[in-house]
Amino acid sequence: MTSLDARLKIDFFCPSSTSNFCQIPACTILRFEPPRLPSAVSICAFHFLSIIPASSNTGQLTFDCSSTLDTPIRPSKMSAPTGNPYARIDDLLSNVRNFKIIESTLREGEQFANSHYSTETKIKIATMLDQFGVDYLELTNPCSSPQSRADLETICKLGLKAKILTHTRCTIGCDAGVDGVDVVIGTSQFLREHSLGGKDMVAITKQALEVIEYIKSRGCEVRFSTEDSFRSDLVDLLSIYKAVSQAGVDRVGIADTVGCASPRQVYDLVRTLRGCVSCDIEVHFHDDTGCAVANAFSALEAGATHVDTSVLGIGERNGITPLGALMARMMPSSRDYVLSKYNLKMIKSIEDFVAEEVEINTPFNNPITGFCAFTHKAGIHAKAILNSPSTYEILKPEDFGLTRYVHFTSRLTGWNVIKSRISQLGLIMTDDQIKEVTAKIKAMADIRPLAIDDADSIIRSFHLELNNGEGQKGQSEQNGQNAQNGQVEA
Ligand SMILES: CC(=O)SCCNC(=O)CCNC(=O)[C@H](O)C(C)(C)COP(=O)(O)OP(=O)(O)OC[C@H]1O[C@@H](n2cnc3c(N)ncnc32)[C@H](O)[C@@H]1OP(=O)(O)O
Ligand SMILES: O=C(O)CCC(=O)C(=O)O
Repeated sequence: MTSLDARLKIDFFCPSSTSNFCQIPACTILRFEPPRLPSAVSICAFHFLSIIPASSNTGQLTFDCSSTLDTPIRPSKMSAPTGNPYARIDDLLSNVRNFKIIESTLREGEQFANSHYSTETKIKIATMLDQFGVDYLELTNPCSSPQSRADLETICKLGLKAKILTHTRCTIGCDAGVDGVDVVIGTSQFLREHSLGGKDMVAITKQALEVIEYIKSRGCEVRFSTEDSFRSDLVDLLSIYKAVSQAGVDRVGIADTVGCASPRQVYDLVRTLRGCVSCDIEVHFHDDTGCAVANAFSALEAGATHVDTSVLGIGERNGITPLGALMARMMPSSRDYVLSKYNLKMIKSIEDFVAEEVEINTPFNNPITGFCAFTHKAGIHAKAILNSPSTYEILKPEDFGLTRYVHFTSRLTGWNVIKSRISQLGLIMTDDQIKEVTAKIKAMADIRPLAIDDADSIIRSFHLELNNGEGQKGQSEQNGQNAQNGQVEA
């Protein structure tokens, strides 16, 4: 529907008298009585679900389809980040510039196939992540084993700035001196049937409320999460979230336990939940379909407040939102916030430590720390990068204490980067001469891969010929010594 005036009134009937929610046909709601949300902009995401006012289970809603207008409504004070003209305009819900990290390398990460942390390793990881600036550290359930309990108690006593959480089933019991408890229970039919012995939502809600009351009575922060949220019934989800929110939880959690959610589904669910509870919203995304970082970002845009991460994403199966990759995603949209809170120069050392502990390699394409994350190769890229790094870089290596490299020894090289190398070597040639030697390097690179020394030899021999064997002029001693594999620092 595209008409500016398109309006539709529907009668609704909410089938369950205990529920404040019902599903309605696809449409965009712009207003209903009483208004639960502040503006038309913030309601645009409601495509298929409406919140029914608590006081009644029948009534009439007015749908106004003008939110399908070609021109979106934009709050006037907001502006896009300068780096990306297509960046989403902030709205009143978005927390991309105000979010917290719940770092779960010591919980979800311990569920990674290769993890077997010693106490010393846990202390080191906790300390590094604390220095990095994460807001919370989530540790394994102390009921898992005596050593798990002892390690949790040890870390609680370290006096770290980060709050210490543990992660438990929805049962009364363990807290072990923590600041908070992250409680989770399955709500999808799969888990209710095959993990929880056929429990229905009434029993699950009752159990959740008892556990929440107990944890609160111990003076701990409490978060309640629904496991497998994206395969759970929406009405069930919103009903239990509303109940636990009324019981006073500090956060509710949405968990994409099987990694099935897409960014748009995430936006819709978080956006909907944001309209139903007033407490913080935590999100936990598995990466089975490669969407974990995008889903975390989408959740923040929709109003989530806390994101679960682990170093390099380690966790069950192929893991969850990686801490470093999330930082990479947040930098273009929230640079000042990220720099003010997190010590980005530690990312590499934290990842290296964890990778070694769990015996994995950092993937070549890892954001920020992959071995070629800041290496530029093709001639067109190299020329532009040498003129201005922002031509082909949205992230600055120096923000992470890292270095940019420009590759110049392949058949894809160009005369501009060779010119730069010639200058680094302290040699002088005309542009025509540089183009000639570039052709020689390309010809040789067609035959075999060239190392830096090979390309430098071609340049130097050519220069010698030009100077009738007079010898190399003004050669710099320092240049090129640290270059490897055909790339040099730029
Ligand atoms: C999606 C996630 O990652 S959730 C977090 C997963 N983390 C862990 O599992 C922590 C490590 N786990 C452990 O050490 C053990 O599994 C323990 C200590 C938690 C439980 O061990 P056990 O009592 O031997 O039970 P087991 O692991 O075989 O089965 C899980 C039990 O918890 C129940 N359960 C599963 N999820 C929940 C839940 N969220 N809340 C309450 N009970 C649950 C199951 O129904 C089952 O109960 P049963 O003993 O009546 O069959
Ligand atoms: O507690 C949570 O929110 C997440 C639990 C978990 O690891 C998952 O559901 O995948």
